[in-house]
Formats: sequence, C-alpha cells, structure tokens
Amino acid sequence: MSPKFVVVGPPGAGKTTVSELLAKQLNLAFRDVDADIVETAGKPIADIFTGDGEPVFRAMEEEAVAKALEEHDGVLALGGGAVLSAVTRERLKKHTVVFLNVGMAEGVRRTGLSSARPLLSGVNPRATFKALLDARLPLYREVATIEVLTDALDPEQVAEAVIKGASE
Ligand SMILES: Nc1ncnc2c1ncn2[C@@H]1O[C@H](COP(=O)(O)OP(=O)(O)OP(=O)(O)O)[C@@H](O)[C@H]1O
Ligand SMILES: O=C(O)C1=C[C@@H](O)[C@@H](O)[C@H](O)C1
Ligand SMILES: [Mg+2]
Repeated sequence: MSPKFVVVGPPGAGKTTVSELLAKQLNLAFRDVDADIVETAGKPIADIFTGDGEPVFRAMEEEAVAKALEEHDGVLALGGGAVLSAVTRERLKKHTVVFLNVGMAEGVRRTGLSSARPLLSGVNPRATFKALLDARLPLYREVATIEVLTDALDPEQVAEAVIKGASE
C-alpha cells in the first residue's frame, strides 16, 4: 500500500486544502499528518511546540509520516517542516511527491497571523517566512517529482495542475 500522492510545501501553500480537493476529485481517501499528530498527542500543534519544544514535535512528526506512508493509499498531506528530516526525505524517495510552492507575499497573506502556526507567530512573520523558504526550498525540491507554483492559482487550478503534472 502506498499513497497516490504525497503533498509537501511551506505553510499556506495549500497542502491541506488541495490534498482534500484532489482526493475528492480522484475518489481517494485524504489524510493529513498534522491531524494525525494532534490526534496522537491529544493536543494542538501549538501546544506541543510551546509545552514540549520543537525537537519533540519533529520526532513525533518523523514517526507519524513513516506510519502514514505505510498505511495510506490515497492523498497524504505532510506538515510544512516534515522535509527537515533526512530520514523522512529518504523515505519519500520511492513516492510520488507533489511540491506546492508559494512565494513569501502570498504565503504570509494566506497564513495571516494565525496562532495555530507556531513558527510564524513571532514579531516579523514576513522575515520568518522568507528565512523558512530559503532554508527549505532545496529540501522540497530534493523530494519532489511534481512542482506547482500556487501564487496565482486557486485551489481547483492547483489540483488540475497536479493531475496534469502526474500524467506527463
Ligand atoms: N491556491 C490557493 N489560493 C488561495 N488561497 C489558498 C490556496 N490554497 C490554500 N489557500 C488558503 O490558504 C490558507 C492555508 O491553506 P492550507 O491550510 O491548505 O495550507 P497548508 O499548506 O496545509 O499549511 P500548513 O503547513 O500550515 O498546514 C487557507 O485559508 C486556504 O483556504
Ligand atoms: O512549517 C512548519 O514547520 C510547520 C508546518 C505545519 O504544517 C505544522 O506541521 C507545524 O506548525 C510546523
Ligand atoms: Mg496543512
């Protein structure tokens, strides 16, 4: 069993929104590793970051991704930072991985000031988002088999571009 698509990208790229849409259109099951972690931990991600710290969250995430890759055969959305783990990047090598890309301005606009995203809730979300993109772009590209720049597309158009990219 293997996911049909694994979806990666920065916060606000639309991983959750587009994965859900893709799954519906292709009549597949949808699963989101962030939601798996919340269920397992029994608390919101922001609470794991503040209460246990980011390294604990990353370890939980690595394990949750491995489990979902083994169990799920539909569309699987990963958390924005899942690719920071070299072990996860290695595991992703045998999968069809969609990188949803988003630029800084649009990424910040979409994520707003939501406190549900602990990494972006500091004093300067623009600079934080830029630093995050700079550090992660090579990692997203290392694992991706399909890349879609989502800035000027609505979620339906992104899903269309993914299906087109997969057929090429
Ligand atoms: N292509 C798009 N165009 C406009 N708005 C979008 C698009 N994709 C997603 N959004 C909006 O941006 C916000 C963030 O989307 P979503 O939660 O799907 O991102 P994500 O990549 O899953 O983020 P995270 O890494 O934090 O889980 C939502 O309000 C969603 O409706
Ligand atoms: O980009 C990130 O590092 C994160 C993105 C979210 O999906 C969550 O996994 C968490 O808020 C961390
Ligand atoms: Mg999400």
